[in-house]
Amino acid sequence: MSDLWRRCLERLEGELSAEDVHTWLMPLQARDDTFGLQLFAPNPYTLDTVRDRYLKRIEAMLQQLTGHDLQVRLEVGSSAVRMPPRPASAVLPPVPAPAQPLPAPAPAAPVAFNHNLDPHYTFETFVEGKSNQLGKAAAMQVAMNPGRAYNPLLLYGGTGLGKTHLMHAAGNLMRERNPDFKVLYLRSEQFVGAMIEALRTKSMDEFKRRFRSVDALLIDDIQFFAGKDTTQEEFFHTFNALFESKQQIILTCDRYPKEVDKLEPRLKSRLGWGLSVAIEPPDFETRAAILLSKAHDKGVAVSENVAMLLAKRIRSNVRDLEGALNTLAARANFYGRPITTEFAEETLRDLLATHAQAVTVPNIQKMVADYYQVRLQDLLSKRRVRSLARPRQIAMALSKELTEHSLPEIGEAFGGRDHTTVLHACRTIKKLCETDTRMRQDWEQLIRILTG
Ligand SMILES: Nc1ncnc2c1ncn2[C@@H]1O[C@H](COP(=O)(O)OP(=O)(O)OP(=O)(O)O)[C@@H](O)[C@H]1O
Repeated sequence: MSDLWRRCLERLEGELSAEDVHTWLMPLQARDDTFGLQLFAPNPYTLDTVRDRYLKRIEAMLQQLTGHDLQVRLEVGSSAVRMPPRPASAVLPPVPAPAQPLPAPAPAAPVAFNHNLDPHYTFETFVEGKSNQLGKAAAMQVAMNPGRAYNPLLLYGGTGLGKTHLMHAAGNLMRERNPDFKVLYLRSEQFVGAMIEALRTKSMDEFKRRFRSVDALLIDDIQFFAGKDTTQEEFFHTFNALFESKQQIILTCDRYPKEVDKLEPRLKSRLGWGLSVAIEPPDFETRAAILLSKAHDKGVAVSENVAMLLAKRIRSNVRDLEGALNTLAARANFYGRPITTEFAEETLRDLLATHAQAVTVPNIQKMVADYYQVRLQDLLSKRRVRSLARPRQIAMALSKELTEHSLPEIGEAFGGRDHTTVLHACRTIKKLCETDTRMRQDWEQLIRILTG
C-alpha cells in the first residue's frame, strides 16, 4: 500500500466512523503518482460514494500531511492491474497526461482505436427530453453519416449533462454499423499528454499519423485547450487534415466555444463550421425518467415516488442524480433494506439538505447580487437603471423556477412589487435565454451555483 495513503487512512480513522472507514475507504487500493495519489475503487458504487462524500476530506488530509495540494485520481480497478479508464463521469478531472501516456499506437489492430468507448453509453440508454433532444438527434445523424452530416459536431453545456454520453453513443453506433470504423475517443488532457509525450520522445510524426488515421476523432472537454498554444496549433492542423478528408470530428465543451477565453480565434472559427448544439439541464420529468432508467440498468429497485423525490430535490445535473442513486443503492445493499421514500430521505438527508439549502428567495437574491457585483439593497430597491433591472429580473425568474413561491410572494420579497412585474420578468428572461447565449450561460451557471 502507498505509504502516504496508509498515513492518510490512519488519520481519517480518527475522524470518521469505523463503519464509514471500513465500508468505503478500506477497500480502496492506492498508488502514488507524479501529481498525487491514485485510488482504485473495487466498483463504481464505491467510487461514486468516495467521490461524493470523502474526496474533499481525503484531499484536505493529504494537504495536512504533505503541505501540498495533491491531486487525487479515482478509478475503478486495482493498483496492481490497470483497468481501462472509465469515462469522465466517474473519474476526477485527470492530471495532465505525461504521467499517463496513451497506449502505443497500433494501426495494425484497428480495435485499439475503439477500446476507450464505453459500451454502456449508447443512444438506447440515453433518456431524451427537451433539454437534449437536438443534441441526441445531431449525434445520431453524425453516427449514421460520419464525415458528411455535420462536421465538426460540437456539443456544449454544463457539467454532467450527458455530453460525454452522447459522444460515446455516436462512436458506438458508428462501430456497430461498421465494425472496421476506427473511432478514437480522448479527453482533451489525454490529447495534450500524448502530444507532450510525442514532443519529448521526438515522435511527432507518429503522433500526427496516429491522429490523422482515424475515421472519427472524439475529443471531450476542449475548454482545457485554452491557453495551451502548442496544443491548439497541433489540434488545428489535426482538425484541418481530418476535415479535409471528411473524417468525422466530435467535440464537447463546457460552454459555447466562442466564450472560451484563450482559445485561438482561427480555432474558434473552425469549430463553428459544423453544428454546435447546446445540451441544457434536464427538466423535472426528464430527471425522473433518467433516474428510473439508470436504476433499471443497474438492477436497483426504485419506485416512481423515490425517483420523483430525488428529481425534485436534485436539479444540478445528471451526474449528481446518479451519485445519489448509487449512494442509495449501496446503502440499501449494505443494510439489506428496500429503497422507500423514507429510506431515501433518511440516507440522503445531508445531501438533500445541501441541495435544498441554497434555494430560498433570499439566497437567490444574494447569489445574483454577488454574481453581477451589485449591492443587495440596490437589487431590492426600486431603481430602474439597466445594470440593476436585469439582475433583478433574473433573480425573480430564478425564484419562480427554483422555489415553490407564488408570483405575489416573490413580488413581495422584491420590495413589494406587483405579481405582474414578476411575471413580466420571467417571460423576459425566458425569451432572452432563447436568443442570447451570454444570458443563457449566466442563467445556467446561476442554477448550477444555487442547486449544485
Ligand atoms: N439524458 C440522459 N440519459 C441517461 N443518462 C444521462 C443523461 N444525461 C446524462 N446522463 C448520465 O449522467 C452522467 C454524466 O454525463 P456525462 O459524463 O455525459 O456528462 P458531461 O456533460 O460530459 O459532463 P462533463 O462536462 O463534466 O464531462 C453519465 O453517467 C451519463 O450517462
